Amino acid sequence: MAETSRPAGPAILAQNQYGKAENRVVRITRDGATHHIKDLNVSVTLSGDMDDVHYSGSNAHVLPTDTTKNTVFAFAKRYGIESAEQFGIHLARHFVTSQEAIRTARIRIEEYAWDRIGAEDGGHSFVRKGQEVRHAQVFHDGTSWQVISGLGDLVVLNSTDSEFWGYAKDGYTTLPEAYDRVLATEVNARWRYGWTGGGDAPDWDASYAEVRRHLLEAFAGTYSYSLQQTLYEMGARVIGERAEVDEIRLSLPNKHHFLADLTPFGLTNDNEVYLAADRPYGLIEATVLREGREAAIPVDLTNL
Ligand SMILES: O=c1[nH]c(=O)c2[nH]c(=O)[nH]c2[nH]1
Repeated sequence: MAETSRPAGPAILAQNQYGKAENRVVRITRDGATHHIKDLNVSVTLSGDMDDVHYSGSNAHVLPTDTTKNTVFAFAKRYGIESAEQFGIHLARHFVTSQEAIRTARIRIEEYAWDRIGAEDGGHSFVRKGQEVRHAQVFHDGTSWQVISGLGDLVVLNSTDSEFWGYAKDGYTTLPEAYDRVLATEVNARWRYGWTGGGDAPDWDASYAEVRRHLLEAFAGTYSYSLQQTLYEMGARVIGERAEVDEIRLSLPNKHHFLADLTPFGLTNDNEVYLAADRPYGLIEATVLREGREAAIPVDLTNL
């Protein structure tokens, strides 16, 4: 690290990073009359030899955040957007290798999917999918890579095959035991690849599709005695079926469906009418790890 101009006094600059957050880039690829769309929200975070800018205001090492924004748009043209992960790898490599002062780059990407509206209109009309947001985070330090992919906002519901009973009780417990309840959640998942740069990188799009499928199938196929148990089954399915994934973290809000009390109206309610409560919600979170590997996905997924 270069000699710095730290002012006198007890204060020392600690962790610092900078970049341009939430670059909304839409790339249209025109294949004759059939167009393709990639819609990303890209955040760039850089760190390195940045003491001077904080201590003295010397900007000599600072690649402007405006430049990082421009790079995102220029790379969308120059290299296209094959997958969120591949785009993140291009960007991270560029920042770390082209600027001596920049030692690490973290590229976070959210991807929004679009469906075609018919085909008779020439393939240029789209409707945004109301489904999940895809996530990718690429971290590069000049030597190795860490890629974490994920999905959020994927709402799922089982209308049976869920029970919750036998739990600890104290003087404040009022929850009735449930032997046939609705189990609903919004899947927020992040999974980390074992790939750190050597050999062939995974096929990011195929891997995403398969992890998503296993998560949904495990949710649907698990006879559940708690959302915790369902969570573990979902994570374990991915670790068991996808060799390229070393770790998966799941954050599952329990979207409670309470049986509506219809007795004031002289009506029975045999598991038919529910009040879908939006808050408060139980929040069940855990990491499922491949045996022998170290956990590296942050506990709090909200900023990932
Ligand atoms: O699946 C559940 N897990 C809990 O920990 C819990 N707590 C609760 O009130 N309902 C539920 N449901």
